[in-house]
Amino acid sequence: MSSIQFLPLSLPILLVATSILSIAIYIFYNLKLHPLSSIPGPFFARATSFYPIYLYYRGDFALHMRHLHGIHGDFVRLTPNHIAVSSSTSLKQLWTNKEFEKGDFYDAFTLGFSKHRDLFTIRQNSFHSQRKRIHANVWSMTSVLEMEKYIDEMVALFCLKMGRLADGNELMDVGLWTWRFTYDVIGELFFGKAYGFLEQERDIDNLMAAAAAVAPFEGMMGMAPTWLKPFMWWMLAIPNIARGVMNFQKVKVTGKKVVADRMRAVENQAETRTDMLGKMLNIVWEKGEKYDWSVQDVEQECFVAMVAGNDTVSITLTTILYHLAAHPSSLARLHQELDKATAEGALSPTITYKEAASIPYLVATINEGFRIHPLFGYPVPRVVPKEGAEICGRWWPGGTVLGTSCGVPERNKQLFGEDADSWRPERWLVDREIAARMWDDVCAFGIGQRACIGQHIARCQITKIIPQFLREFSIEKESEWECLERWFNKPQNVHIKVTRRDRT
Ligand code: HEM
Repeated sequence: MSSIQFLPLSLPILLVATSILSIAIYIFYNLKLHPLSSIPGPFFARATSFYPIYLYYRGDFALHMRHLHGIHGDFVRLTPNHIAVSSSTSLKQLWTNKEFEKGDFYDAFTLGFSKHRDLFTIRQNSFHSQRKRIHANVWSMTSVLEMEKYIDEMVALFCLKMGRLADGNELMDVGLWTWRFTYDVIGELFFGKAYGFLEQERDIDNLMAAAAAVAPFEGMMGMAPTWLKPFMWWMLAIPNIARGVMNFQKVKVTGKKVVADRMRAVENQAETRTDMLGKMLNIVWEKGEKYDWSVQDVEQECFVAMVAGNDTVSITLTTILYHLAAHPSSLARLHQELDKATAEGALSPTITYKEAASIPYLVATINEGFRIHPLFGYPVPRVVPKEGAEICGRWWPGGTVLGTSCGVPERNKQLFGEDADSWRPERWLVDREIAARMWDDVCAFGIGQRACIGQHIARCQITKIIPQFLREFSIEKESEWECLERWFNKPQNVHIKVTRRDRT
């Protein structure tokens, strides 16, 4: 009788007690018995797997990682099993050693168009190189320059719109306008035509809102501990995220239709565009069966380009324009070099990539833009192979997750000088070898096999639009920028004043 009364009362207490004890054992194990327990770090990071989520909410990964390395040294425990390594050598070792595969962070970004994953989310390096070989050629600079005219059209439209802002005395929302530009370029190259963001000056199909809603969900899902991920799908019930996902579904359907229309047009010999879409479809026709490369793979890579190729370029352009607007001496020097090159006939009315890439101060300015503001400061995970490995003079057991925050080596004072925290494009006007060594530490596009495959598309856009815009216009900073780093480190509400230049 007494045991029957005892049970219902004690069951909840027993459950609570067991939970508390399990959590205590888990924390004790992480702090004292875990093979990586000797690595320093904040208590919350050493004890639990939630520190990256906490940093996600803080929104300052790059800054915070610099702070943590300042306190704890080269190795910082970010979760019990994820170690941030600060040196640039580690960055190279992790990214170039084929034994180190991507961690489960990347699973959050899979799209599911094809039976194969896209390049960004494939985790096994051997399979990645097999898939990359199929279409790497179409992403080369030679191939991108065959499509330069499509980028030119968007640059011209962008400058036309800037003229409207200047004449109407309207401030330029830099993030918004560069976003419109990059989306339209992606439309031109991967979806047959510009979406019309620049032309219509509005958020077409709510794509911008959808991207803003979905990206943080993906980032947080990626950073969450592995065991928690299946429970995070509830986030899709949050109205803003749900709307974003639904909008993206519509965009997927439209994208698939564009690909189908293009195939029909080519079959009927009614299409002559040489763009990324056409180039990737050609591979399907020529050797799709041999390489297991299908129309679905093309749809998927085009969609990835839309996601990976937009915020990235827009953030970089915003960074460069903001810093030029905030540093009149840099802007004056750039104006001077552009005017001189134009007067000497080295820059055409529509500036080509090759012409722009030979203006040293422009190249220095772009490099400094990449350096001063990393795209993301989260130490993206690479997994130590099961037999273990040595990185930066230390042995790491198999399964350890290692990563280097790009925000750390980019501010290396030994390499970039005491003013590494300041904007100074002149630091790049040095001997080629030193500049190359410095560029290695910037790591804007990653290194090695898993480096950004879209980097030539990005470089081409950035290197063309900055001189074309600034040859005609001057810019002035209106207010200090703020950045919010929810996976991508996005400058917020950057407004600048645009005025026409008198070059006579
Ligand atoms: C300034 C602009 C850009 C920057 C700074 C940038 C940076 C990066 C970085 C750092 C990675 C490696 C990420 C990782 O391993 O976690 C990457 C990968 C990638 N990026 Fe970019 N990116 C830019 C523009 C673009 C553009 C324009 C496209 C496409 C049109 C693109 C497509 C990709 C793809 C497909 C990958 C995966 C490559 C692979 O694993 O083989 N990116 N990017």
